[in-house]
Amino acid sequence: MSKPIVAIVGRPNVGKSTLFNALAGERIAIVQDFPGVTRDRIYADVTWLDKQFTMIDTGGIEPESNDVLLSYMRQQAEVAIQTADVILFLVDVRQGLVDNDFKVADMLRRSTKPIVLVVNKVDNFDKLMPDVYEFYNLGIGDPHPVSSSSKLGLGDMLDEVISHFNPADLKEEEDDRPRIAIVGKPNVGKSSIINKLIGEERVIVSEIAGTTRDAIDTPVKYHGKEFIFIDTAGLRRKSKIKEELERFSIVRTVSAVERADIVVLVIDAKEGVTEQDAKIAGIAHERGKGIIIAVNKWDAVEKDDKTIYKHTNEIKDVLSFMSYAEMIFISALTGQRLNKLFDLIEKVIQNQNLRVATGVLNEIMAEAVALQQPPSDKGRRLKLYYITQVSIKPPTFVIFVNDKELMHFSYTRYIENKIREAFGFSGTSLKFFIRERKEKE
Ligand SMILES: Nc1nc2c(ncn2[C@@H]2O[C@H](COP(=O)(O)OP(=O)(O)OP(=O)(O)O)[C@@H](O)[C@H]2O)c(=O)[nH]1
Ligand SMILES: Nc1nc2c(ncn2[C@@H]2O[C@H](COP(=O)(O)OP(=O)(O)OP(=O)(O)O)[C@@H](O)[C@H]2O)c(=O)[nH]1
Repeated sequence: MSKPIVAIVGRPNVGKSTLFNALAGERIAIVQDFPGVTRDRIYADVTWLDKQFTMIDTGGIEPESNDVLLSYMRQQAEVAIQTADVILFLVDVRQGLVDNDFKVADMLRRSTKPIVLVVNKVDNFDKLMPDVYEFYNLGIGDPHPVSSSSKLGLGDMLDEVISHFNPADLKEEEDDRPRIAIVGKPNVGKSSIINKLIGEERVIVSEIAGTTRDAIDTPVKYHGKEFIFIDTAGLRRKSKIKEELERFSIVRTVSAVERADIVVLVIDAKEGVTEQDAKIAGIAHERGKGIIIAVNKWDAVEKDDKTIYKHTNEIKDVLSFMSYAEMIFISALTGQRLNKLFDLIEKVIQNQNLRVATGVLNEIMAEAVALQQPPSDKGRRLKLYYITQVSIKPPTFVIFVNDKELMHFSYTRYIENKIREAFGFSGTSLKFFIRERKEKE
């Protein structure tokens, strides 16, 4: 299911991080050893009333000069316009209206995205409201006063934000064509892959601008079936600052991954797998999307009979938190194995939608328990009563036990492995929820 995306835009020091943290709350890590995109606080899940959305903080650095600042602000706004459903433009009542605010407002106004103007640091509504009215001059609607540090006004602001979620956007979900996001570091060959897919099949329909977003989605037909490819390429040329570039590309990745069923993570065979690849992979993993690792530029690697194993092992090592991922070695240049990519996509889609009958699951669990005794602590042994699959995309299971504390991560892993031994589920993560049930008399 694709959730709406709300992007925060604003000058340095207006309080973006503070607002972000106030809304995001504390996040509990459910998966061990995986790389920390969330620790950077670039994105977070927010629930308000019955609505859920993904919030993205587009800003992060503090440019030294005003010139650099303005170009940074422009890029921030551009990325927000491209990726968000609603843009939250944050300004600072203490600094008042500044020239750059007008410039950013001009840019935002030209997009069709709804904009919520939020005036931060209004720590005292009675005293500071006259200063808030000044922001009407931006010409982008009513300013909403908040104090992020004292958590004032956030409810009214959130009401305004969710009022812009458009029911028509749900149309994207009715569209049953599989959506595939091609993600990866700059220069790994994302555009080349999409171009080759289009050229090879010669049935390009046309590049259609997404109706709900300005991102470009490309339909590609293979064996009579249509797939939608979501591109995240093309940021490199515009940014000079490394951390800025990385932040923006993560923002775009989050938005593409959110909208996708399957994520193809492209890795450059010449470079090998890197920390940044692991970060990007972590986003797809956390979102429970189907995952295919495509090692591109395979033509440019000198090979002997061990090369492919060496690469495979290296990748499995760095991306150990997603050992379930499918892997394929391709060349966008020669087209090698690109057809196979479609077969893999089909396979992963099937696995994401696979449902296992409760009876079968309980047989597997009983057998697993018989083979390896569950852990115990202080004389009390873990008992597993019952397992059932509650949903798909990703396949999600609930296990009922006598005592949650006793169900160690490693034993859940063990059960997961047994389920995978029986059903594969390659390319998709599996989620497990552990519930306690009173011990039977
Ligand atoms: N008085 C007051 N101060 C605030 C409020 N929100 C944030 N601040 C302060 O403003 C300063 C900047 O806040 P940040 O959240 O780091 O600002 P930012 O926009 O994320 O800044 P960058 O990371 O540089 O983009 C900090 O000293 C905060 O404590 C508020 O509601 N009231
Ligand atoms: N040898 C070889 N070169 C490739 C292959 N695929 C892409 N390249 C080259 O790698 C470079 C980057 O390719 P792009 O498709 O622009 O990469 P990208 O990931 O879209 O890059 P960004 O737009 O920066 O995100 C280009 O010079 C391509 O010609 C491949 O399979 N083999």
